Amino acid sequence: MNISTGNKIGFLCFIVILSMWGYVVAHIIGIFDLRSIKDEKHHVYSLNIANELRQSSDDLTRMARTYVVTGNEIYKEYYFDIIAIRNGDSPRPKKYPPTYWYTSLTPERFALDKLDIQVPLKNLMRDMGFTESELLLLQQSQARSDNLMNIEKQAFALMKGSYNDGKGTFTPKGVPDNAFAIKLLFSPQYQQEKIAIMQPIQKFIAAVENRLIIEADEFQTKQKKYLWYVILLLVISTLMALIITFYVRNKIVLPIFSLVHDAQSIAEGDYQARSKVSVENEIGSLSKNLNKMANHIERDINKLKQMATTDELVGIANRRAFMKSLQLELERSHRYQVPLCLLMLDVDYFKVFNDTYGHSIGDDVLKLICKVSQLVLRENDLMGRIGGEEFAFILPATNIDFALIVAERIRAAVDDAFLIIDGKKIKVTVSMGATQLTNEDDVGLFLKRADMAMYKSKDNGRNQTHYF
Ligand SMILES: Nc1nc2c(ncn2[C@@H]2O[C@H](COP(=O)(O)OP(=O)(O)OP(=O)(O)O)[C@@H](O)[C@H]2O)c(=O)[nH]1
Repeated sequence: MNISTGNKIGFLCFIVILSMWGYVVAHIIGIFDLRSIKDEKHHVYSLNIANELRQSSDDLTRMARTYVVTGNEIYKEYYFDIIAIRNGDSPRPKKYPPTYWYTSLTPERFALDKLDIQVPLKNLMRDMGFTESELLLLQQSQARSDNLMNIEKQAFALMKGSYNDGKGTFTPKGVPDNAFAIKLLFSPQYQQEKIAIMQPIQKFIAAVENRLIIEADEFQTKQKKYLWYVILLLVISTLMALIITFYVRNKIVLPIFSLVHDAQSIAEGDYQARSKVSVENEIGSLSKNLNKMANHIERDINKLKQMATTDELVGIANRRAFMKSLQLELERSHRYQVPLCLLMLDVDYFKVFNDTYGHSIGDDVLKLICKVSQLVLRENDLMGRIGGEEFAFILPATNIDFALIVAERIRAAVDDAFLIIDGKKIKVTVSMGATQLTNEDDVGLFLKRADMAMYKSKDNGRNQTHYF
């Protein structure tokens, strides 16, 4: 996989991770919401259960009083049903809200709604997480409720003509006394006992409500705190991801792309191309080394180019380079119709010289000829070594008259120059030939005429200049 693809995949991963984070946050918020809905339900249910205790006490009074007033046995049944349900001796109706006994007074409905569970109300309360102190209040109410039930049972006994025998059992001893039963259940003492039951229940409900409010507040505070943690974490991780992305892009990906481009330019032969990547890491040192390598290549190529065009011994244009330049100048001269002259130089009796002084001194003489000749030339003139001891000169924009002057100057300069060997002056002379380009010339003809002019000088006794 290349870096470009990796970069795209990395960006995609970043988006996916960010989306996952978003999902997690949304999920956490959802959990909190669910939790708060659950807590809300729990709170409502707890209050319902607490209210049930108060309501059941009220319902008992209502059933007991209705019974003694109407004499209808059903109300006595309901009375004991309420006690049985509250104590867990009888299954709870499916829907048992505090107002149950107001709305479900038909036996059929009651039977249908029954659930197959028998749980005492106080157990339900314990399960709902009521505290010990709250449950103590209920116990207190329960104990007082029992007292009230004794009065109610006494009233029920009066309805049947039974009286408490003092041992807790009621035995029929006389005629039913409905009036006294009613009086008993509406007496100030009954009222007092009733109030005594309600007081701890009121306290209990207030305590539960208070506790639930505190719990809800605490939960909300905790919820906010965790939400902030999650948001903070999300922001930090997003920032980190952005910083990492920025770093990877600027310090790794873009420099690599630039390096690939620069290396490609060098590979395609642009040896002057250089990398401008300057990051402080391995890619930076790769860039430096690429530039070093390009420097070496450029230097070696230039050296090779120079070697290919320069004569090794005397350091001027070699035959190939000279011929190339001559062709170009010839074409230019033909195109623009400007004069062009060619000079030919050949060392006189050089074989004898070599034989006399040795090849190495012969080489020095060739160098000396180059040196003194070049002093005579103009900037646009070109001197090349076209044979062992044979040199040629291109004189652009020059007619034959001036070319002869230049040739003569070269000849004279060589004639004046000398080497000192073993304290003795030694020198050579040269024969010069000159010619001007004609419209019919090609390189071959042009060279041949210059050669012929030079041989004319040789034939005439050497160390002189002729033209053709
Ligand atoms: N030292 C040295 N001698 C060279 C070099 N190239 C050619 N020569 C010598 O130049 C000499 C040329 O000799 P010839 O062609 O016979 O001509 P010449 O002796 O100069 O006689 P003319 O040209 O007739 O005056 C030969 O002895 C070559 O060895 C070189 O690079 N260095």
